[in-house]
Amino acid sequence: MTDGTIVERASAKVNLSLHVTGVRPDGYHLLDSLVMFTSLGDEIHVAPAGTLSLTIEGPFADDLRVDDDNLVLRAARSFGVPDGAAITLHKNLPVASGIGGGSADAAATLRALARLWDVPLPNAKTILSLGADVPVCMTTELTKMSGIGNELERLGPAPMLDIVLVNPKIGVSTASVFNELESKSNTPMPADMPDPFDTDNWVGWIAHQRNDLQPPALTAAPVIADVLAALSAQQGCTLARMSGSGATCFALFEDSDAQSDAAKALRVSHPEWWVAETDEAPT
Ligand SMILES: C[C@](O)(CO)[C@H](O)COP(=O)(O)OP(=O)(O)OC[C@H]1O[C@@H](n2ccc(N)nc2=O)[C@H](O)[C@@H]1O
Ligand SMILES: Nc1ncnc2c1ncn2[C@@H]1O[C@H](COP(=O)(O)OP(=O)(O)OP(=O)(O)O)[C@@H](O)[C@H]1O
Repeated sequence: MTDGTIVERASAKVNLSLHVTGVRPDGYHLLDSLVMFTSLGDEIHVAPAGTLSLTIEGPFADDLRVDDDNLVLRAARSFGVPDGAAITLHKNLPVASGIGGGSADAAATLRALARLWDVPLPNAKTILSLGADVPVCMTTELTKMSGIGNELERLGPAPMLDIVLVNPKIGVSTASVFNELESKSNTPMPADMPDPFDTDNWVGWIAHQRNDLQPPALTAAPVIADVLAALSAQQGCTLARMSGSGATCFALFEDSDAQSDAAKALRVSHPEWWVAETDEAPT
């Protein structure tokens, strides 16, 4: 932009699988997760200014306050250099919904301010301190994520996928869902993954994986079962699963016609839900 404004996309994160394989003495859980990003997301705009400020706009702006805990301001302060910027967050993603909106906002803020201020990104430890999902959100590549979210194997661009996201407009607390998980030590994903560009095989492989947080999230918010049933019942749905700690669920479709028919049908049958059609984010 000519006025010096820098724009960074904060793509929604989808945990295609999420295996919880252990728990650390500090209570953080060890994960084995295949993560992708969608072209749908929030947007961060940063413009030169004398002081740091944040304005929130967009469909979910009313669900967030501009306070010191906002992940965008925490990310800005994490550079440690007192500098100014007028930041605008366009909040298109539901809040506390398992698709990493806050984490993606923090990551996009870091990228945008590093460009605006012409400074390096904060170090890996600082990025992780903003949230376990912030490191993975630093790029939009398909990623195998392990550790507590800090060990990342970047796998390149995600294959082309026709996705529908549904959130029943219920926020779920990540900490409580982890706390309610019965078994903390579950099997990891198999080491060998088929070629992601062999889509049929790949989707079949993902269908054999799990989201271990789905059962405790279903207990906390039983409506998630209705979302999964409604998605699975759509023609051409090849996989329906919850993302992250919920409550957003994703479904993959055979083609874009099936995807758009499903989204239309769900908007009619459940006008109270948030329903979004999307695909893989560009890298
Ligand atoms: C469930 C996932 O969305 C999967 O991608 C993430 O692991 C959650 O990442 P996040 O929302 O950035 O999580 P944080 O804000 O760091 O942590 C929120 C709470 O979730 C729990 N938490 C989070 C990550 C992790 N590996 N183990 C945990 O037990 C902790 O109780 C923590 O207090
Ligand atoms: N910019 C922000 N956007 C969204 N949530 C924020 C933001 N700043 C702070 N938060 C707080 O962070 C918490 C988690 O929000 P977020 O939308 O990232 O959840 P999530 O999608 O469940 O994340 P994850 O999938 O990483 O667990 C909420 O309680 C919210 O109030």
